[in-house]
Amino acid sequence: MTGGHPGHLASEAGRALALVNLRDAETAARQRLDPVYYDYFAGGAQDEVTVAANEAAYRRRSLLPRVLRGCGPPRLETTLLGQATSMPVLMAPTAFHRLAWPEAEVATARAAAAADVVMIAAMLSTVTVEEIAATGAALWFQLYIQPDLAFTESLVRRAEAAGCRALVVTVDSPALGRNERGDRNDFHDLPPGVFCANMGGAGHVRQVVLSPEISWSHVDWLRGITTLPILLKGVLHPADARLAVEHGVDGLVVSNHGGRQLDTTPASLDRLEPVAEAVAGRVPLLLDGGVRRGTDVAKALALGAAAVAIGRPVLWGLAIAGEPGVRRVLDLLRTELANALTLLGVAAPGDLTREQVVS
Ligand SMILES: Cc1cc2nc3c(=O)[nH]c(=O)nc-3n(C[C@H](O)[C@H](O)[C@H](O)COP(=O)(O)O)c2cc1C
Ligand SMILES: CCCCC(=O)C(=O)O
Repeated sequence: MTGGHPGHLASEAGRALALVNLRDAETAARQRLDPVYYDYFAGGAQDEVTVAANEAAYRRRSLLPRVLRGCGPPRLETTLLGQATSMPVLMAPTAFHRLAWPEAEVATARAAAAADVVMIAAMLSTVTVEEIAATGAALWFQLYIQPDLAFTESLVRRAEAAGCRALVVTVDSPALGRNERGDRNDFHDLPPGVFCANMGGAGHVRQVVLSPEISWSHVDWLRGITTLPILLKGVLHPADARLAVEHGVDGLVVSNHGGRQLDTTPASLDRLEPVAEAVAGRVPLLLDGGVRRGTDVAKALALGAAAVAIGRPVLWGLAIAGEPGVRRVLDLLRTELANALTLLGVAAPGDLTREQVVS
């Protein structure tokens, strides 16, 4: 071998290439980030039981390969709610990317565009949805329904006008989860110059309201004002999944918010099958929480997810090297997923079957 290990390169590209897997990305990001922001990104609610459970659920399950099927290289392309994507992996919405990298969500979106994956742009982004959309990335827009419905509608109109192709309504947040790392670090406000860009206007930045008053009537209201597909993010109970379908929702994200809302909720992977049974194929299911490996993606797909989303790994890539860092995270997961499918003996994500996951 000649030349240095890419990790010896100081450049962003070198730092990105030095990552071997998504777990490395967290280690490297931790070394670069302000510890207070690292804690904000990494942390979860209270004892972080659910944060740990999300990853543990993947470790608990085993994959059962089929042999001699002559499948050839797997094809990862997927269509979700009419949206073509290069693989069944989306970027979960995460707030405040400027805490990780100066170009913030614009860098993340450029990586999404380069990798041809959907970015679910957070309502609490630190650049506007219009600036994110200007990158050309395929976007869905994450919404916390605000009690001020006129303001909520104005956000929906902006997301529509910017070209977002779906609304992802976060429903697991009638209040903010209790993040004790933030309490210890006294991290309760964004630093100067970082703000929720979509909440600005008329000379002031609005505070987001996570309201316990939000109900199914708000979903009905939203259904009535937009023709965009609506997904509910944060559904864990089969009865809520059934209600969602009855209320005209187009998809669900089975999620416990990466363990950041109600602590001791089950691992999201463990709720996939009950929710899939309730929904009975009527709407597609996405899953997020703890996806760190191609084998994790394969397990989620085999258990009924149409696709998964990743939250923290994108932030780690961003913190390490901006756009190339996020691209690297996506490339690594794509390579791992292709390798996993090949070893499982399937030609495409949709060919995975339930019995290929055993406990
Ligand atoms: C730093 C951070 C900020 C987040 N911000 C939001 C948000 O604004 N809206 C939302 O619906 N979910 C938010 N989430 C939750 C993610 O969308 C997703 O559910 C979770 O990160 C998935 O778990 P993972 O990080 O283990 O992949 C956030 C997660 C993190 C880690
Ligand atoms: C009001 C901040 C909400 C952002 C968020 O959803 C998270 O940090 O998990």
